[in-house]
Amino acid sequence: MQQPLIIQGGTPLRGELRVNPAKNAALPILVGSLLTREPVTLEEVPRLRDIEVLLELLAHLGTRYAWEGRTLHLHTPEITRTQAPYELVSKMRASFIVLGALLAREGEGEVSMPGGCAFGPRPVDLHIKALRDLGVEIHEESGTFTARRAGWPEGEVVFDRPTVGGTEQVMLAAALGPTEVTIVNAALEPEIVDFANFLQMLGVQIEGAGTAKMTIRGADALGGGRYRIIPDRIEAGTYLLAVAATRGEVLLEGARPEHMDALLSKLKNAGHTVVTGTDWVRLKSTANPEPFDVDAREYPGFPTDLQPPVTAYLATVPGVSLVRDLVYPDRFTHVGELARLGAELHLKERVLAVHGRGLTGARIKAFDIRGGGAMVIAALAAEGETVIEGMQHVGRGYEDLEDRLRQLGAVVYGEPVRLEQAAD
Ligand SMILES: CC(=O)N[C@H]1[C@@H](OP(=O)(O)OP(=O)(O)OC[C@H]2O[C@@H](n3ccc(=O)[nH]c3=O)[C@H](O)[C@@H]2O)O[C@H](CO)[C@@H](O)[C@@H]1O
Ligand SMILES: C=C(OP(=O)(O)O)C(=O)O
Repeated sequence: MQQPLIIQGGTPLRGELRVNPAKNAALPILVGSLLTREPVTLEEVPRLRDIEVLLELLAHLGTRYAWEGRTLHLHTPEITRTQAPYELVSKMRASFIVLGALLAREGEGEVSMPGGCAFGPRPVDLHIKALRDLGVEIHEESGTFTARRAGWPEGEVVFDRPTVGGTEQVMLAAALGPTEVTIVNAALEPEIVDFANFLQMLGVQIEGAGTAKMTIRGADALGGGRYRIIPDRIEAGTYLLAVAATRGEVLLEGARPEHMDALLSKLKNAGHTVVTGTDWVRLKSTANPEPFDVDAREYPGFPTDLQPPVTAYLATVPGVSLVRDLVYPDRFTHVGELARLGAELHLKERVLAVHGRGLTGARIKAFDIRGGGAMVIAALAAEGETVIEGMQHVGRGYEDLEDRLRQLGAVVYGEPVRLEQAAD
């Protein structure tokens, strides 16, 4: 059991912080390293539980890896197994995309239904339909998908809705071979563009990454190389919201403000001072921010992964704010817990009305990564002591959370989140 985190709230956060590399870009890039026999080196990889779990799965499939500080060396000269077992895949949703890489490199793969944050239904039907549209044969039995391709994936995939994981799955499946695959209604997230840049470094030809229509031309064999992952816009956004919730001030270094337009414009409109440079963001909070409404959507809309954190922030802002999540309409596991801190929240027909006010400390629980981010933000803003349980979820996505909060002047007690303790 992970030790709870204890936060003595009510202190404005102030200081400087360097943004970590993006978990959700690192995960597909790690899987992408399966496509090549050549060594791949990734710089500045976040030391997170999700990364460790994925490395365990890659090692099971034949990857040899070594850490050198935060640099990660990966090498898969041979794929030694094409089955991704339930024990490893069930811990994290992103692991499901190893199927695309196994299909590309070995022509077959067997992968269990994935796990991940449990905030409502998260089917994989779009992944399966897309691979079938490209000519892959897939059978499902007892929660396991067995896939095989006769020729190389070829043709067009039209997604009913943009899906980050589905787009990555197809990019992986299409990366090898003499054929061409076009994705229509592809996901536009910066993590997809970063993944495409990584695949291009290996030798895959990709056009249109970051637009709704992407074409992937496979290569006969891919090379290796050294790659640096983009900064984590979700981590950066969580810290900005924590600072704004405590009415503090921060300089985020190593950020990419152009990936954060939706959040930054909300914060500016609320009355906070936001100044940006090419690789930094400075936030100076106003003492009396205005409430605002949020509709979480696909990129470049407001990110669903910042919906729980922004809800926690809005709970500290007097007035009424309406929050909807159009990507995951049931992503509201944090609502009951925020109420324990005195927040007034009404959820009706998937619209959350947040009546902001001063919060007070209580015992609360994190149920998933970003719900945990929300708990931390609310606790930092609340007067008195808050005890947060379920910190193992938070360790999946926020590296060195306690130290980073302390760096900003937060009063935080409890053991650091230890990798080996964190689990779903
Ligand atoms: C590891 C990672 O990068 N996780 C992110 C990724 O998750 P993930 O890749 O799982 O999310 P998707 O973009 O696929 O999901 C978007 C929507 O499509 C639906 N859908 C998706 C696939 C499918 O086969 N069928 C289907 O119905 C989902 O239920 C959801 O409503 O993008 C989400 C949306 O930005 C983020 O919240 C997650 O943090
Ligand atoms: C939901 C997330 O991750 P996953 O898709 O792996 O559950 C997340 O990073 O917020």
